[in-house]
Amino acid sequence: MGIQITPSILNADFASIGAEVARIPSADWVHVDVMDNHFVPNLTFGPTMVEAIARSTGTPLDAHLMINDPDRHAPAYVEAGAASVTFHVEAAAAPVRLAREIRSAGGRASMALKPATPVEPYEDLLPELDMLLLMTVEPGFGGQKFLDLVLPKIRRARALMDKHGVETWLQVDGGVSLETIERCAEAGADVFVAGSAVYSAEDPDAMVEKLRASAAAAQG
Ligand SMILES: O=C(CO)[C@@H](O)[C@H](O)COP(=O)(O)O
Repeated sequence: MGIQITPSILNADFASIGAEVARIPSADWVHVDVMDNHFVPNLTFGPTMVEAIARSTGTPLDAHLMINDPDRHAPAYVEAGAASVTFHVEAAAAPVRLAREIRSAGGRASMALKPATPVEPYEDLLPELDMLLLMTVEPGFGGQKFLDLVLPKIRRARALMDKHGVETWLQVDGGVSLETIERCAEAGADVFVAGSAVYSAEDPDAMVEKLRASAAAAQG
C-alpha cells in the first residue's frame, strides 16, 4: 500500500469546492471533515455536501466524522459516496458494531482517537478496522500546531498492529506539514492528512508530491 496523502479540504474555498478538489490530482484520497458543533466547537457540512463532492471527483473520499452519535449517522456517509468513514471512539456507543455496519455498507471502517485517548484499550478492535486515525491536534479546526506528544502513541499503535499482523492503515491528522511529516512516518504512520500545508501552498498538487516524497524518505 505504501505512503498515502489525503489533503483535507477544511481550509479550501467552500464556495468553489469542486475546483478546489480538482487542484490536487495527485492526492490518494480527499479528506472531508464533518463537524456538528457538539462533538467539536465547529460546524461544517453533512452527507448532502459529501455526495456533491463525491460526484465532482474520481478521487475516493475519506470522511472524518467529528460528530456525536456516529452509530446513527455514519452509514449515511457510505451511502453518500465516502469510500472510507472514520468515527471517533469517544463518541461511539458501540464501536465494533459500527465498524461492522460501515463495512457491510461497502465502506472502509476507520476509528479515530483524540490526542489524550490511549490506544491500548482498543488493541482487540484492530482487526475490525481498515484504518486507525490518531489525531495530532485536538479536533475542530485546521491550522493548529502539531502535537509532538502523540508520537509515542503512533509508535505504540504501529507495534500493536505488527503484533496482531493486521493490514490496518495508520493515519495521522493535524499539523502535518513538510516540517512534521518525517517524524510521523518514522514513528510508523502511513496515511497523512494535510490541510493548511496543502491549501496554503502556491501549488497544492506539488505540495502533495513533496509530502509523499518526504514521508517515503523517512520510512526508508
Ligand atoms: O480534523 C481536522 C481538524 O479537526 C483536520 O483534518 C484538519 O483540517 C487538518 O488541517 P491542518 O492541521 O493540516 O491544517
